[in-house]
Amino acid sequence: MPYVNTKDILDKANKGYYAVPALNINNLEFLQAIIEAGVEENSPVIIETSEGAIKYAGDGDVQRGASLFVSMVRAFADNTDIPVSLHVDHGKSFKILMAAIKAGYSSIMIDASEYPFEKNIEETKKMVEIAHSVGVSVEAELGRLVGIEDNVMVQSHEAALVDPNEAKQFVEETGVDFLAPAIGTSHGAFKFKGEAKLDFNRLKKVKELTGLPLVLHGASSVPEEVKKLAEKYGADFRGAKGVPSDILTESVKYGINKVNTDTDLRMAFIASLREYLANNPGEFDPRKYFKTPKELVKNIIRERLRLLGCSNKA
Ligand SMILES: O=C(CO)COP(=O)(O)O
Ligand SMILES: O=C[C@H](O)COP(=O)(O)O
Ligand SMILES: [Zn+2]
Ligand SMILES: [Zn+2]
Repeated sequence: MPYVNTKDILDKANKGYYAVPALNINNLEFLQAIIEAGVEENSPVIIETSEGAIKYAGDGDVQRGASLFVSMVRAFADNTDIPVSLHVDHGKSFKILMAAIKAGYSSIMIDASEYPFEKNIEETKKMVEIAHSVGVSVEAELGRLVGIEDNVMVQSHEAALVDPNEAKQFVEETGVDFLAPAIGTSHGAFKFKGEAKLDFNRLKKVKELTGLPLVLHGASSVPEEVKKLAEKYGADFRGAKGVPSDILTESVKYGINKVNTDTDLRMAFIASLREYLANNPGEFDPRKYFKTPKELVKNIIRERLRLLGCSNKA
């Protein structure tokens, strides 16, 4: 199957009670790993690029960066039988979002979650109108992404999480296609100081009140074996902690359909690259030293596709 709208992938996941990972890329090797994993698992895949990735690909020229990603992803998608979509992750700049829409992205995220509720509605609604007019679907975020930390006061923590009644109003007023409710995750490798815990009661209420495909940001698991491999070859990832697999499967049960994953791929790549370089000090051909990192990234993605229930859902 070719390049599809992210909404097609996520509406199907919502009806089928499974989730699809949305995997961040910055370059060719991660894209190859995602497509290969998706083909081997016969699974749909969502590829996403942050604003930083778009700037990086275009060396500052965001229209060029966005067009380059669309061309790359389309070239791969056109040669596979699995549904593949391309999404802008955490879009905050109007210029970048417009560049992505013009370039042909399948969906965008407008992240106005740092603004007060009314302004988040206003900004999101504006982007929904523009994107929908050209068949591009839209994700938005409600609440702030902060991890549950031992030393964060309960009140300040709770204040950052999504309010389910606001979620209902937000969805009705903006016409957004997917919603990312903050339920206690955070980005990066250091998510929890104490026990990993998400607010499933809020998640269940948001699902009940909106019925939309829901998105879990900051969903990397920081697998122990990846952390150990990286540390064996010189990395310092002390204190790194992710969302355990059982919590991810539980979140899918309560309505998560898109699971954003970046950190796990980055950590797997660097762990394997460190190992390869340590064992092959004379090597300087990138096609050789990127081979095992790409394989490990692919394996991490395959595990995720199976865990989230989207294997054989292509
Ligand atoms: O949410 C993410 C991208 O939007 C990525 O989260 P991780 O840092 O947990 O991989
Ligand atoms: O949510 C953030 C993603 O992990 C991308 O991060 P980035 O801005 O470093 O590309
Ligand atoms: Zn955000
Ligand atoms: Zn995110």
